[in-house]
Amino acid sequence: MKALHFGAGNIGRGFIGKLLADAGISLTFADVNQVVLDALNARHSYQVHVVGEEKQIDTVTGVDAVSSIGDEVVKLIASVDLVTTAVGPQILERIAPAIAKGLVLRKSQGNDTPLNIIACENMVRGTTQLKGHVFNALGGEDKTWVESHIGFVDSAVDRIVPPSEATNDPLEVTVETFSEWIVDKTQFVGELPAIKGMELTDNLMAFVERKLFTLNTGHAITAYLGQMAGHQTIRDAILDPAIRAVVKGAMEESGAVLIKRYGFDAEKHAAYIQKILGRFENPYLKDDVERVGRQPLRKLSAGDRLIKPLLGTLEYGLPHPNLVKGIAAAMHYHSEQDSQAQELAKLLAEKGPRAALADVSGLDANSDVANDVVAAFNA
Ligand SMILES: NC(=O)c1ccc[n+]([C@@H]2O[C@H](COP(=O)([O-])OP(=O)(O)OC[C@H]3O[C@@H](n4cnc5c(N)ncnc54)[C@H](O)[C@@H]3O)[C@@H](O)[C@H]2O)c1
Ligand SMILES: O=P(O)(O)OC[C@@H](O)[C@@H](O)[C@H](O)[C@H](O)CO
Repeated sequence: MKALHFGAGNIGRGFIGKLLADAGISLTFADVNQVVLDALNARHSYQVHVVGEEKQIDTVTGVDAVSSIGDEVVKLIASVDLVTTAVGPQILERIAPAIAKGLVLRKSQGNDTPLNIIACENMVRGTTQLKGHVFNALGGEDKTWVESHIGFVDSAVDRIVPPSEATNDPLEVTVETFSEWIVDKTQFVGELPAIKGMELTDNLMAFVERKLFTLNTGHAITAYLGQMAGHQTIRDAILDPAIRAVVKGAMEESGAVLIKRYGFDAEKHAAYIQKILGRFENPYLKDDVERVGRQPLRKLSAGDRLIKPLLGTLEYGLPHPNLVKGIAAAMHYHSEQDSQAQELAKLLAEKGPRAALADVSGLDANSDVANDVVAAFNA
């Protein structure tokens, strides 16, 4: 089996790529970072440091790399059996034209073998969104062929992978022991693949929302409150009792929505939250609040980890004071490196918090909940 993975970054090298290579799949990474591409093609291997109570160093071997811009990647799409991505939600639209070209070439070469495409991004049904971008670049007849030959499979992906601290190696990556990759088995074409570490489900939405609206909700709020309190890392922030109380409270508020919506067992969900708090505390990972808080406009958008749970609490008439504090803290996020943080600051300066909040989140500027967020922001 041959696979192409877009994005040789932290989660690409540290989780999805490793898992595919470990399964004996012939793997090529596609990326735009020339340093990483050159290093992969020179060594065809890299180290993954798995850190937690037990530690181990794994070596991933036999991997190649191509630029995601150009003909090589298009040819690969025409021939591989699996395409995965971990590039970031905003990049899916950029890689879609190459995927579309590759699919057209695949059709013209008469390659009718099944191909499945799985986006492994922190978003709800990311592959379905990628499919939309790919279809925008396809003509009518090609769309019909793609519908019957290509599987666009949504997934939920969970493993905390901060940038490596290794200064002399662009490929080394440090990951936590925990990992979870769950895919929607109803969306595959051809035989279901048996890849160790890839779990199949017919109830994906429950898993996607459980992960994004628990771990990522708590992670983001830890980052935003952590930055406001002057902490550099997620561990330092979550060990701050005042921050921990809000983060735990926000995950519980979001959890109450999930329990109503999906019928999760309340005790098991409480244990899930407890485990996540422990993962944030991992003493062997150095995860900066700036990484976890990155792209605040994305994180404050209507379908993402802060606003969607809040909307859920409104739908079911549930309390949400901690989510409100987290959203207000997100609006204070600042970063020199992050263009979305700059844009948010500009919006706040130009329009004030009420209109800026309404713009980025879609919340009604005059609603009670917007009043609460603005009051928390000003406080
Ligand atoms: N790091 C984590 O803990 C983690 C965990 C679960 C999910 N995710 C998700 O995985 C995705 C990637 O996150 P990450 O932390 O690995 O980020 P990252 O920045 O480490 O990696 C992204 C990679 O994509 C590459 N890239 C950018 N534009 C590209 C293009 N046009 N074509 C091909 N490659 C391109 C970058 O060069 C980089 O190597 C995000 O959606 C993130 O939410 C991350
Ligand atoms: O990748 P983002 O920017 O959507 O979110 C930042 C972190 O919360 C995220 O990368 C987590 O580390 C990851 O989702 C853990 O599975």
